[in-house]
Amino acid sequence: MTKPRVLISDKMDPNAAKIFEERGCDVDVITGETPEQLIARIGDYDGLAIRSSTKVTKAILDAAKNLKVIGRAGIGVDNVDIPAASAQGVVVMNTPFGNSITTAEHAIALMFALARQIPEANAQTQAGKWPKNDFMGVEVTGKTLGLIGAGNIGSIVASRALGLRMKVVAFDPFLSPERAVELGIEKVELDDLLARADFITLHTPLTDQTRNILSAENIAKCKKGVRIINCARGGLIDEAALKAALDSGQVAGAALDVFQTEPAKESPLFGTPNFICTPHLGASTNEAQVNVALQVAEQMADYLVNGGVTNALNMPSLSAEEAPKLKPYMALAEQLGSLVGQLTTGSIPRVSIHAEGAAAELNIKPIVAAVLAGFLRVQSDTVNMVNAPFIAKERGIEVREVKTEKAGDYHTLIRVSVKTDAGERSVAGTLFSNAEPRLVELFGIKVEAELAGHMMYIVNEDAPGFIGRIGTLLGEAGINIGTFNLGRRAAGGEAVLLLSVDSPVPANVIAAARDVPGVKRVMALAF
Ligand SMILES: NC(=O)C1=CN([C@@H]2O[C@H](COP(=O)(O)OP(=O)(O)OC[C@H]3O[C@@H](n4cnc5c(N)ncnc54)[C@H](O)[C@@H]3O)[C@@H](O)[C@H]2O)C=CC1
Ligand SMILES: O=C(O)C(=O)COP(=O)(O)O
Repeated sequence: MTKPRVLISDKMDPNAAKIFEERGCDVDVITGETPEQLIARIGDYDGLAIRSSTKVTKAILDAAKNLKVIGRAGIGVDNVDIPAASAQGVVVMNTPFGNSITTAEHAIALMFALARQIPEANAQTQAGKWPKNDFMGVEVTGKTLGLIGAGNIGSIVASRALGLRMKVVAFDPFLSPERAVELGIEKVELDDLLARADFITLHTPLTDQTRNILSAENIAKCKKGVRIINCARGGLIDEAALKAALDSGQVAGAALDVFQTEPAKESPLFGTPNFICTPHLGASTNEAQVNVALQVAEQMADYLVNGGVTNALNMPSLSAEEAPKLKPYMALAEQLGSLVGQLTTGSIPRVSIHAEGAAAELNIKPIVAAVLAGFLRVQSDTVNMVNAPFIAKERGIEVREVKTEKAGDYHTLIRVSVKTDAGERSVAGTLFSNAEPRLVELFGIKVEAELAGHMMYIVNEDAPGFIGRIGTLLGEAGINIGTFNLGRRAAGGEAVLLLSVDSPVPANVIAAARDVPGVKRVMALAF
């Protein structure tokens, strides 16, 4: 097997490259390239490891013909076009916890830097001014800290602020009241936070809802003399409004680690009194960089080498331990999805996936993704497990999952049912020896067939001599039959015949089979 190739395109701790190599990947570290250079190079790689400097645009993804996974050594993925990656079947993963303590500490450091004007005092002291009477600070003890966003980083900031004897109020629509109690903070509405906070610190992702959350209007609603810290994303604050509020004294100080446009080599805020900034250093400690580098490399190598999925933003998780166990199930699920996809026509408003017996104990999400991939690939060969759930959603297909732990006729079973204009149609399969996928039921008829390669599907009236006629027809066309699988509802009733053949069945042979007396339906299938 050729080794997966990984490109590290941003500055990353050397542990990342080491782990990739140890896990059987070839790795190149090429940082600081232009988008055009990356477009020219990316086609060679299966994995791309990044931080925030590489912007993974649709143009880069379009050129990334072999790419399977993008790994973000850090948290924010706003520099990756995730819809474009998903559409192309590329897994996007991040390391959601590796740098959170470090970033929370940076927010606290900036809060103190603002409270005591440390950067300016330092600069003037070193300039020989000894400005002892020019820097009157404020204590943080007893002050109110307003958290906008109380997720991983926000809650660490809260715990540190509580240790500093601050009162913490938080605006986060997704924060449960129980979690707020657990954190020892007060959950409030945004206007309440703006009116009460002495310090405001932002810890949300940049989304359509959070963009400009500190707008001119909201800054005006703040307590006069508020101090603002942003270690999350630049677009959360209206920078022009912040400049005006610093000039007017509405805001007593602001500390930004992140800017609307990065790298921020110029800004109207630069040089404003009581404004301090750092160049997106939130995650820049030895500890955090080792954490995220090790984690991203391990996660990406797991996916490229074993199929394990951890911390993906566009695919269900699948641990490296689960992956080998689930592998035959995913093959079965994909075959069953493909079979119903090939046998049904018209719009399908619903696909249901039922796991029964041993299958019900497994992580069903990857199985569902595999069914959908098989089902939708009939229409487009660019569908895979990553993009299939998104495509199903786009097409308005409702996806249902059901688990029944009690085993039926088989110790383990996956059933795929689709709602069609003609009613519900279902196929089911099991694993022989826990490893070999077998179809065991087709539209209510019991069969036992391996779904592989080229096949022919025939529905006919059960009658003597029929099988001989089909055999002769294929023989005369020079098509060799591999396996022959029969099933019927009742003697003399409707029967199905699934044949595996060594070569594709041409259209004229399909047409001739349709003319055989008793035949109701004939189709060529491929797996
Ligand atoms: N400066 C730096 O170097 C770093 C910056 N970051 C950034 O910090 C941010 C937060 O990271 P985490 O805490 O790990 O994320 P998280 O996902 O754990 O927490 C984000 C919180 O924001 C909340 N939220 C979402 N929409 C909201 C809204 N409209 N209003 C208020 N709250 C909302 C969520 O409910 C969640 O609790 C991210 O943008 C990340 O990119 C992260 C690491 C380093
Ligand atoms: O993890 C994040 O979201 C960060 O913003 C850290 O960015 P960086 O890896 O330092 O470019």
